[in-house]
Amino acid sequence: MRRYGKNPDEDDVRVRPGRRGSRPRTHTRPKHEDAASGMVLTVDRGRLTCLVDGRRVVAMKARELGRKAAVVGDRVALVGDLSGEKDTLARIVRIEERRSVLRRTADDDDPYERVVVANADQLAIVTALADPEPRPRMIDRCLVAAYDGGLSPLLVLTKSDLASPDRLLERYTPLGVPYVVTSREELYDGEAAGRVRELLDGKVTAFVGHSGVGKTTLVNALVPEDQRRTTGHVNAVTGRGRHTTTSALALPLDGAGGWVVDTPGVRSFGLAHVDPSRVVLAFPDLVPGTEECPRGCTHDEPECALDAWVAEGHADPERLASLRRLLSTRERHEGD
Ligand SMILES: Nc1nc2c(ncn2[C@@H]2O[C@H](COP(=O)(O)OP(=O)(O)OP(=O)(O)O)[C@@H](O)[C@H]2O)c(=O)[nH]1
Ligand SMILES: [Zn+2]
Repeated sequence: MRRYGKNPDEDDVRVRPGRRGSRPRTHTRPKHEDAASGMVLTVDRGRLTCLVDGRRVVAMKARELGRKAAVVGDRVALVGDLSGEKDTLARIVRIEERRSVLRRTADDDDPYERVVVANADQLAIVTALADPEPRPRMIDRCLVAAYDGGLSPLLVLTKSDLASPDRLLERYTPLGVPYVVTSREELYDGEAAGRVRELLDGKVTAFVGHSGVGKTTLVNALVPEDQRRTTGHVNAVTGRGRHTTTSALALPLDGAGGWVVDTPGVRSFGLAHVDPSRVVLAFPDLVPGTEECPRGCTHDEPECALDAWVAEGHADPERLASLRRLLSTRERHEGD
């Protein structure tokens, strides 16, 4: 399995129950064989709400985990009070290896890439067909972040009552990205919600989208009534949301197994550290053509072997063009 941590050795604070006496037991590295497993649902000022055996348990990270942060979607091991009762606090003693990571650059003046969601299977890229206008470069950047982090992308095109999806779909057909077209009315009457749910069933899906694309309307149609967020929470005076929480929030899918992870405030992805070889993996038809590439090929340089290979007829030139377009979005432009 691929690991996604920056420093894989440090990721794993687990102490295996090895041979007796083979490892000294210290109070900083207890064994925690009896720890329960849970999934992080949300994080708020150092308090992590975790799902443990169907209960919501509030926990703090144990000091022994050091600087490593647990994020929404992380599978964790917990000890202490796991009753989930008011004012109780459990301790997270281990963060399990991640299957996928959705990273973003926190702010323009923050050079560090942060993991927003761990272990999501899919990234739902929510785009309005109009109001606001779709931004294909932004979609492309989301696709790269998904491919790089090990998530399968999914396009959710909202507001179909305002414009046709045809032009946008033309651009994404060569990529083979699954998509679903929705409108508020169809979400309200349950028809579109059913279609979306089919694509989410049994999976953990992170949702990203610009303000105003209808992400809240969509998410609310998918989760149980008591879990809904209110729409239109932007303060008319300051233009800022009342709740400036930036933590992602995992919500159970209504009527299906699976999770929706809402990511408020995540509008862009830092792609500076994207590994082109991971992005190419999303194009299995092109992978054999990279065999003759120079080491460390970015696949959008003159020495790249893909041009000659595709020219020989081994793959569809449109696919190579799509790969190149995605890779070029690593350069940040104004408005991204
Ligand atoms: N015409 C039309 N309007 C929609 C549709 N879906 C949502 N809207 C409207 O678009 C506006 C934004 O919808 P929200 O669901 O709040 O969008 P959001 O992406 O969560 O935006 P923020 O709350 O700003 O983050 C609201 O006025 C919705 O009623 C749709 O399918 N068609
Ligand atoms: Zn190459």
